[in-house]
Amino acid sequence: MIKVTTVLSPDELEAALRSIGAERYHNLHPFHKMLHGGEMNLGQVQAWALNRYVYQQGIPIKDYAILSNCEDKELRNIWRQRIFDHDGLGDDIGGIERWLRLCESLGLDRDYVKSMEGVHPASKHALETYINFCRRAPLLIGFASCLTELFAPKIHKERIAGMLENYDFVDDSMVGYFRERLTQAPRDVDFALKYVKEHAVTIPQQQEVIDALYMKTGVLWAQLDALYLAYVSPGMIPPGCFVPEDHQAAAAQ
Ligand SMILES: O=C(O)c1cc(C(=O)O)c2c(n1)C(=O)C(=O)c1cc(C(=O)O)[nH]c1-2
Repeated sequence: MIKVTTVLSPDELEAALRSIGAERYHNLHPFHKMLHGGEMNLGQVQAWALNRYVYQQGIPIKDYAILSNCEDKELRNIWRQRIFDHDGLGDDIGGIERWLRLCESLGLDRDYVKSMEGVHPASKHALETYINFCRRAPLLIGFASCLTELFAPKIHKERIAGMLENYDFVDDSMVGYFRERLTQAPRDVDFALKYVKEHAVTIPQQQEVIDALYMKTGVLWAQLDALYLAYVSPGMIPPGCFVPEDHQAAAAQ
């Protein structure tokens, strides 16, 4: 793990953050490699979409938590766009609705998805870790925790191409969520990275920024570990969680 021993220049700090992504971002997880490579069946893709809904619906809550630590009106006005991107505003239905439509297109019942009844406990715990971290962290560190988004456009491109090419049950309308993120994430991350590079100027601040990114890559990785154990191998689905066989009939209709 990176230990900051002398103050890093802004570009050195960025390089350190990027190196964490290169080593730990969840595009490297075997679950994603299978998902994008066409190695999953419908039930496994459903399990992923259902569980990932937990993260989606919690992102605005996390951003409100960050804003509750923000005393600067100008910064709040910039950051709140992220909330609108997910919750929707005016004509834009928002990312959460786009995700629900993806789940429905995969044959899942909207109300079942929204209830989050069938999700793996690890999905909920991972999200809670992220939200609670942002609730308590100083603003700079809360901002830094979103910086996994530096690496997200690459995974979204891989996912759009991989899922369209490899699954006959996925069509263009279903990858709308990821297409939107291709422009939203770089805009978000440009702002957050610039802010972090300007404001993390001491050794402790830089270390906390780096540790926030370690925390976040762990949050993302842990969710996929749980899904892998439940839905790939050895098939250890926790009691009460989504069982693909129970949902195939709806998908076939
Ligand atoms: O599909 C993905 O792999 C992925 C990863 C991440 C991420 O790196 O946290 C986000 C998203 N997608 C995403 O769609 C999204 O809106 C988002 C917001 C945030 C955040 O931390 O504020 N991360 C992510």
